[in-house]
Amino acid sequence: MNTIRTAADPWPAPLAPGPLDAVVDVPGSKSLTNRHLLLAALADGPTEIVRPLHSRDSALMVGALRELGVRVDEAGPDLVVTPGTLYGGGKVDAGLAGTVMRFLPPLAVLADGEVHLDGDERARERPMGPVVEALRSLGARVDAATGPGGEPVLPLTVHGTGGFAGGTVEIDASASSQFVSALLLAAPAFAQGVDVRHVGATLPSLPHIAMTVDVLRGHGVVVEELMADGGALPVGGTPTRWRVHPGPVSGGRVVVEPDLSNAGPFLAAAVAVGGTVRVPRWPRTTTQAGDALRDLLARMGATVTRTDDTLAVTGPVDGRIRGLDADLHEAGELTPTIAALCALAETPSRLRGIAHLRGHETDRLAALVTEITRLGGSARETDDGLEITPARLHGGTVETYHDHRMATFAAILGLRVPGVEVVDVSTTGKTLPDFPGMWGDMLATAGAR
Ligand SMILES: O=C(O)C1=C[C@@H](OP(=O)(O)O)[C@@H](O)[C@H](O)C1
Ligand SMILES: C=C(OP(=O)(O)O)C(=O)O
Repeated sequence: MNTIRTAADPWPAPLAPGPLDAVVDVPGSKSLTNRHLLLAALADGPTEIVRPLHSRDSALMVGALRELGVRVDEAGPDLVVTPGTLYGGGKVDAGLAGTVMRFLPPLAVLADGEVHLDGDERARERPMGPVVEALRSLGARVDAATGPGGEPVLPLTVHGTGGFAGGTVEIDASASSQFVSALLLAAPAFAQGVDVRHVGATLPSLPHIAMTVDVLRGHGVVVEELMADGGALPVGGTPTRWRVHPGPVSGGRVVVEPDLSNAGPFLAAAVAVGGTVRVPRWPRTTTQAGDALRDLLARMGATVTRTDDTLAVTGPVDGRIRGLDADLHEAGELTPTIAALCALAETPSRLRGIAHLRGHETDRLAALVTEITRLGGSARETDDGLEITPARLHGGTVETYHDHRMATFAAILGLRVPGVEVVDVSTTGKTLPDFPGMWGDMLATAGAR
């Protein structure tokens, strides 16, 4: 594992002294790492996970699996997971990880006893109800605390019985795609698999569900992506129903792609201050939502090129960032990065389709408006997103609300705005330990120390 350099609190975000010329090696994808870890726990043999993410969210997933009795060994930077009986009696800490709080309950129904699940204070407010309701409707016993609207929230106890029938279930996943992914991931171990139909008005983060399907198939599981009525999906169609067949999950060796969403702040830095940032091992094809950065940054005036396996982003030659009108429904986790560039842009921006960000690590729409405004910018919330208009920014101390992406948002602004300080930059450790160190290394290529 890397040595993490400590940072001051608040952290003075460094100004960029000039155009960048950096290569940034981005650690593994959070979403892929935690999916492979979970499936490895259900596999019919050991799984070697190569280049996984090592961060708070992945450590929480490793901790959760160990709590259920799964063996997870470190092999240098890689992980080896040896599956076995899933034991009850454990207490799982989900921290603030959506992937742990949502993905664990459907696994815990397979344990041979009670599994208790809790997380950070904010985790108790994040939407959780549909996963619990779905498991209950399939016959699981889950005792959960009750949220302000009567919905189930953390903390909760899953009463595992050592096996689970699964079956057909409807779910409203308009608040998070992770509700669907959660049910699909554990389903190969359910006696009947699962048939999940989304019944809500909208469905965010479809690439993340596609990722779940892809990872399941990569482990040898049969998954069908279907129309709501169970019919076959036409080419290019959007699934709203998924069927996972029961069957063995294969182990073996899996290689984790770099986290493309976490590449975002570094690529955005080139757009903010000019020069070029390169990210090696950018996959040719991927289900990661972060791949949308190629298009979004180009629309904001960047030049985006690919040589062999490296993606390069070069900032606009005239230094002028174009505002953006975009629906980020599929790639909501990119919003803080894109919003930072919008706040530096020369023309107005509108980011749409992201009402569900109110249930992320913090209410990201409120947080972005508050923090852009704090720095003299102009932003307002809409029903389903943000409007950001050009304004001259000044320094200030940016709150981060335990949200890794609010910290990287502030760092991007600090490249161009003198006097930006970031509260609790260590919160980036949720998915990107040593962010300040990596940021400093990138800036060193522009002459900064
Ligand atoms: O399944 C996953 O790995 C994720 C799904 C998305 O969640 P939402 O659909 O709740 O936005 C995404 O924003 C999150 O960062 C990771
Ligand atoms: C929404 C995010 O995380 P989580 O997996 O905790 O939902 C995120 O990383 O932007």
